[in-house]
Amino acid sequence: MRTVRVDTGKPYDICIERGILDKCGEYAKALSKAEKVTIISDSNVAPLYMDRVKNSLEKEGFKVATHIFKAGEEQKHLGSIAEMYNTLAKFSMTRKDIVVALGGGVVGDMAGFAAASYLRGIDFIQIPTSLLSQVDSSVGGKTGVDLPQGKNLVGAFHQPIAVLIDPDTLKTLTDDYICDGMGEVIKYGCIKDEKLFENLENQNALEHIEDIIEICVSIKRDVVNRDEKEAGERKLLNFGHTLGHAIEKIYNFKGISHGMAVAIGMVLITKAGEKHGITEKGTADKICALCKKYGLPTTDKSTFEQMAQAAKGDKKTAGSSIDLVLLTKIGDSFTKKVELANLCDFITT
Ligand SMILES: NC(=O)c1ccc[n+]([C@@H]2O[C@H](COP(=O)([O-])OP(=O)(O)OC[C@H]3O[C@@H](n4cnc5c(N)ncnc54)[C@H](O)[C@@H]3O)[C@@H](O)[C@H]2O)c1
Ligand SMILES: O=C(O)C(=O)C[C@@H](O)[C@H](O)[C@H](O)COP(=O)(O)O
Ligand SMILES: [Zn+2]
Repeated sequence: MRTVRVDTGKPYDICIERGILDKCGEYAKALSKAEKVTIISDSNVAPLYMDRVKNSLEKEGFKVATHIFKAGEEQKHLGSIAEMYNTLAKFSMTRKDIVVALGGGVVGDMAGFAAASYLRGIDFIQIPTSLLSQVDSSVGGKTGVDLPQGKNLVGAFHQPIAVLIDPDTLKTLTDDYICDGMGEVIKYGCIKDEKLFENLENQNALEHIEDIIEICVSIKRDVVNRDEKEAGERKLLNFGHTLGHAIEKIYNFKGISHGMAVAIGMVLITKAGEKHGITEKGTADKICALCKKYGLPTTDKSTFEQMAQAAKGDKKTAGSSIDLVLLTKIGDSFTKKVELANLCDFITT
């Protein structure tokens, strides 16, 4: 078993172990005085893993309810949260009870937000089952939903009490979503870890996925420990996301997945960085080649005008400027303020 400790205001462990799904009851018992647990999952993950998680919790004496919603980013909205509140209230969940998020990033972000807001905040455990959620979204406490106006525009910082990662669940994930998760893995190499980037180039990451998961969550842990609420350094985790989220919005959150959009966003913003003499020449080509190696797209038909317009509502906008995340070279990232009026020119290559 590998353990990564997160030292936020409320510290917790990220535990990585094959088969940990069947021990989640023991973890919950050790961490909480809850009597009731509501497991929130989606329509793809629940048939695969709900029974194992429920049995493990019941074995430890918890009363368990389940809430299953239709899988997909299109469901990541406030209407789905209202349905979760309904389940939590009907089951008379109290402040000492807990939510378990069993699924990918959509489940984790929404179940986390329901837990952050129900009764003004109850505890929750993340059991991430997609690659993207195991390397990124289950850690750090960002929870929330999309609005038609933009990605993740409503939410709360609410740290889980534990993150239980079972890499065996990746055996049932489709190849497309394995590729998708690699978008965030490549991001970690780009912003903080040149060695990780080179390993991804020279080896097949999927052959040593537990190492990759541990490296990514450790990088994220270090950043979140220093800047839990994204006052500064945490913005670097948004590399590729300003344009990626803009593209997701242009598509109305359908037909393009998060990791794919981030891959395109990383390539485009790095090309812009090179155009402005900020980023070492050849960096965008390296990112492009790596994204292609892991089956990710690197271009989109959206115009720079459309992307700039959609990006203006990003949470990194303050007043008349936006903080863009750029690279000087692979492994070295920083933020740069750009006037919204100049955003389209800045990103156009
Ligand atoms: N909170 C954060 O810090 C953070 C970080 C990165 C991304 N995100 C968010 O995460 C979401 C993307 O996460 P995602 O890619 O996991 O999406 P997702 O939750 O939609 O999962 C992708 C697909 O895989 C299925 N699935 C998940 N695990 C499976 C398994 N083990 N076997 C079979 N199918 C499985 C899901 O049902 C879904 O169809 C986006 O909404 C993004 O904004 C949040
Ligand atoms: O945890 C963070 O901080 C991140 O930025 C991780 C991102 O991969 C993730 O997609 C996050 O949800 C984006 O944050 P947002 O604040 O731009 O919604
Ligand atoms: Zn992301």
